[in-house]
Amino acid sequence: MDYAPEHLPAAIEMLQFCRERHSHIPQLACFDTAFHRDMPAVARMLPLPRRFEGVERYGFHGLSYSFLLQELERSFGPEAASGRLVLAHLGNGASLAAVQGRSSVDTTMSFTPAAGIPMGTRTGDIDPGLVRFLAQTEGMDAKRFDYMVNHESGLLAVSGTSSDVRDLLATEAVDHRAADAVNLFCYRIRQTIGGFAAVLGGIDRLVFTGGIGENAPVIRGRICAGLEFLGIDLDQGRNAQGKAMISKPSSAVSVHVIATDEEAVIAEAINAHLQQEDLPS
Ligand SMILES: Nc1ncnc2c1ncn2[C@@H]1O[C@H](COP(=O)(O)OP(=O)(O)O)[C@@H](O)[C@H]1O
Ligand SMILES: CC(=O)OP(=O)(O)O
Ligand SMILES: [Mg+2]
Repeated sequence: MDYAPEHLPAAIEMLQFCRERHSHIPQLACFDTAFHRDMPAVARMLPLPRRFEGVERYGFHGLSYSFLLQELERSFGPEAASGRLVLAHLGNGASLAAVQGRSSVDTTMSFTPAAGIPMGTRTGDIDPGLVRFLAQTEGMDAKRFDYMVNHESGLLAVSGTSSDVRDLLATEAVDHRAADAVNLFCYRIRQTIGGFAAVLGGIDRLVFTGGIGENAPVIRGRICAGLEFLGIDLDQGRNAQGKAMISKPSSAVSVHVIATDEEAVIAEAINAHLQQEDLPS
């Protein structure tokens, strides 16, 4: 529970609730972190004292990333799924993953989902020195700090009005704070794609998913603007229409939009498990 206070308590409460009422029904859990478990040691490491065992970078949105690999394979064949991929899951929670040979090589979320790029209400990566600064200037304790970085920050904080990209795009022309929020979001994602290109030694495919990634062509366009040097060349028309492939045929990097389905990945995993195991009845 200490490891994931934002997500685990509710999940564990549901497991307990079901066990109390339906003790005969077996329960299986699918972890959003599992996809990243083979990340190279250098990407998993946090530069903290060695005594904090298990305090390392876990990464999240793994169910969504698994789905994207399945879809790439289904649409373009196994080589497509095993290439050098940058996957961008942009929803209320948002992260990117660098993937090669179907394995996660790096990802932006870390020990908790508050890390990485700025999100609807989460900060993403910030200066650790802020803990002391805010404790001294505001008397902010750990619990309050955690609440702020998860629920009061990100696009909501920068815009001062909304965590929803639809609202920000609707008001950015007349509200410079909404424009700031959108700019920061796109900037930090573009910066991450550049970093992941360095990690992967180039990119073969870039995939957008999640509520923002699937539905906001303007955001996809702004993220990709300036990434032509990596071989990313968007077809503005296809992007505006929300086609499945939004890069030009001549683009060295294929850019895709895929609607994710984390529930389908969970259902398939459970089904595969049920076929294999003779679970207690
Ligand atoms: N048409 C749209 N244009 C821009 N942003 C959108 C659009 N539709 C949804 N979004 C964004 O997607 C977010 C929800 O993403 P989603 O992946 O559904 O959320 P969650 O992470 O909670 O599963 C919304 O908060 C909003 O910012
Ligand atoms: C992993 C995670 O925090 O996901 P989300 O915020 O998208 O629910
Ligand atoms: Mg979602």
